[in-house]
Amino acid sequence: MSNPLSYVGSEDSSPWHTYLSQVDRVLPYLGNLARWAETLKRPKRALIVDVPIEMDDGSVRHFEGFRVQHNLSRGPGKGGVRYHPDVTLEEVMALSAWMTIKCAGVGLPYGGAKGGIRVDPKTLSHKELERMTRRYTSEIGIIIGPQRDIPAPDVNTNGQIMAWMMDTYSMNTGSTATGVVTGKPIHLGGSLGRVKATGRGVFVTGREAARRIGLKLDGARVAVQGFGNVGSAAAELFVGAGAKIVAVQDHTGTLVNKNGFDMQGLMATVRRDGGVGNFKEAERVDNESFWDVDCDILIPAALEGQIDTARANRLKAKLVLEGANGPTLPDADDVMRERGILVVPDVICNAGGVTVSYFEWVQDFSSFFWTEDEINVRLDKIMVDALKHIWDTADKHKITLRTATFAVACERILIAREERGLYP
Ligand SMILES: NC(=O)C1=CN([C@@H]2O[C@H](COP(=O)(O)OP(=O)(O)OC[C@H]3O[C@@H](n4cnc5c(N)ncnc54)[C@H](OP(=O)(O)O)[C@@H]3O)[C@@H](O)[C@H]2O)C=CC1
Ligand SMILES: O=C(O)CCC(=O)C(=O)O
Repeated sequence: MSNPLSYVGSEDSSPWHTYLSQVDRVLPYLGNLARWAETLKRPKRALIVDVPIEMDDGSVRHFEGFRVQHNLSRGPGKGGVRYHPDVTLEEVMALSAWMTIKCAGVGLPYGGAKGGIRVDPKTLSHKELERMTRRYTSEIGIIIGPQRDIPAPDVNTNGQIMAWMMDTYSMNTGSTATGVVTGKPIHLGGSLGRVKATGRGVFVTGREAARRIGLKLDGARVAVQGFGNVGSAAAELFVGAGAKIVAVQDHTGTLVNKNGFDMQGLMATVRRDGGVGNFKEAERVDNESFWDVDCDILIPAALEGQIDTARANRLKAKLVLEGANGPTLPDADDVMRERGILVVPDVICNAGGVTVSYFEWVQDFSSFFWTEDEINVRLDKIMVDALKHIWDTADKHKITLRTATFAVACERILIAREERGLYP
């Protein structure tokens, strides 16, 4: 695969290389637009910031922060902010690029962006977390804004962090700018339904995919990796449709229960302990065994690069719903295709979050707020219509749903690029 950038490492399994390989796979389906393909292989703008804060004990610590705007051809940048000790520029570049594809794939008027801080937020006090968030927001304030680039929650960030970001940006610019971030608390211009929207989108695309392959949700066995915002919300909806959760995994352990977890009890444990590990009514197994669990549906909802070829060869699931961004390596995609496992890729499967973020942004501009029912009905329709178009494209070219999503999205992005022209 060709990588035109001098500042990118050579590790094949890195998220950026995964993304580049996904772009290479779509080029044969782009016709003349393929001459613009290089646009997709470079972020438009990448900002690295130093985030110094005073710790509670009086010492000073510096954190590395990033905000990358991958492509702005179709509108302002959009994408979450991640707090994680493994965050790197290259990872944020890949996450921002997947945002470009995702937003275009569901037809939202956005480009793609993403941000992150290399930090383990669990080691910070509440006040340190607030100071770090505010300093980071001030540092990236030169490129974000309601019409420029709109951050949102991702791994280890939430409504409180979005509230601090909104407040900091508003103080720095001198007027309340609710539209600068989405995923805010409800009384600060947040939208009903946003917290669970990504999990809901995973459920909606999963429901549609299951229907098409003749897999009944009633009684279906589901395994979920990552039991945070996305994984837990998706799990609850599948249980509501009659499915049973037979395995869950997070950093606190891997639990299996063939009869299905008691969701209320599991959720209570997660709220109390911050992880699934102490839940008693299940068998604890070693982490690697998660990939051997007998199940019909697998939902990776943690981090990138989880499904490699070895794991893809062991999976028992018929359907993989990518709640996480970038959970599957390109060679593993090929293995799953050969084995007849259907993958609903991240760039459509987890687009429910950004879709309701878009609703939030629209509601903030009009200062007119919708009911949760209106939001869920609109979300359902957008996801179902987008998946149908992608499915038709996959059938037409006999390609995977991932390459089909890239084909639909890249065509929209590159037409916009071409129509805008190159010169100011
Ligand atoms: N939030 C959103 O709206 C969206 C999120 N996504 C993607 O979904 C994924 C999850 O995000 P989100 O739910 O928001 O994040 P959260 O921080 O809420 O949850 C992440 C979950 O993943 C678990 N986890 C992290 N690393 C591992 C690992 N190596 N093995 C097993 N479990 C692990 C965490 O466990 P622990 O707490 O024990 O570390 C936690 O349960 C990410 O890929 C994110 O980019 C995609 C679209 C939108
Ligand atoms: O809600 C948003 O704007 C972005 C969510 C996100 O980061 C993602 O879809 O990966």
